[in-house]
Amino acid sequence: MLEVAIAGKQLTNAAGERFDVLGALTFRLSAGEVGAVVGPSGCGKTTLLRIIAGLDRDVQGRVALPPAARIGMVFQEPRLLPWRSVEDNIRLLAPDADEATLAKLFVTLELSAHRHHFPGELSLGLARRVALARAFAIKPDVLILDEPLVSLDAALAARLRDEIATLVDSRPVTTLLVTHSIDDAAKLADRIVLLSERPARILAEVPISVPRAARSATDIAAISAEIARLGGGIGPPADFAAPSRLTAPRR
Ligand SMILES: Nc1ncnc2c1ncn2[C@@H]1O[C@H](COP(=O)(O)OP(=O)(O)OP(=O)(O)O)[C@@H](O)[C@H]1O
Repeated sequence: MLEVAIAGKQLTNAAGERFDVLGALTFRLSAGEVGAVVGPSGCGKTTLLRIIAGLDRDVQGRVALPPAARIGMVFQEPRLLPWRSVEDNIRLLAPDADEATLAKLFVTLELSAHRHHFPGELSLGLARRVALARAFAIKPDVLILDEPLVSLDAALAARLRDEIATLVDSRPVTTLLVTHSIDDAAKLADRIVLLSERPARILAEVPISVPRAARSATDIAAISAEIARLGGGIGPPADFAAPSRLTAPRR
């Protein structure tokens, strides 16, 4: 469904010097799979998402998506039109969405009371939800989420994480989310792609065998510890040395 085969990507800094932001990166997601790209701050995660979304084509390599795949993207900043209501922000991008679909999205994302509010009246958490509703309203084949839970307090992040899980389980959508939180990846993803420091390359690709809805706190702690171990110290202490029944590292 989504196949990424990047050989490298350079950017130019303010001094006009070219630098490598991505190294060689190859991974694929099957239809309906949720992938999480985890890596240290500044390693090139957003750059990778922009390439996958087709917003940056100056790259060596290729990204393959099904022809005419509809892509929904949620950026770190919600990017709503300030002069439009919540509902209009969504309808503008998804004019074909019927009332039942919108109403269901509003309920899942706890937005029903905010339909007629304007972006300036919303907290960051609510604005993120609107951006997510907008991306989902177009019935995307591929959903791309850049740090959907960053800068939210723990309780809000947990609620939004559950809502994202509900959404991606409600209809099949191949999803790629970027996060620097191993814990979020362990809770949401079917497959975790662990990146190195810049220039990003893949340190490990870890499919998770326990279905999202069936993961216990112990499972999540074990997955997180395994990822931390493979990442050489990113995230929580790596005290999980034995091979896991939960994960099957490919490299
Ligand atoms: N348009 C640009 N021009 C020059 N440098 C850039 C540009 N965009 C990003 N960079 C730099 O490239 C590197 C990778 O940026 P990117 O935003 O992809 O990383 P990231 O992993 O998403 O970071 P974070 O986790 O902090 O959001 C950073 O050092 C960043 O400063």
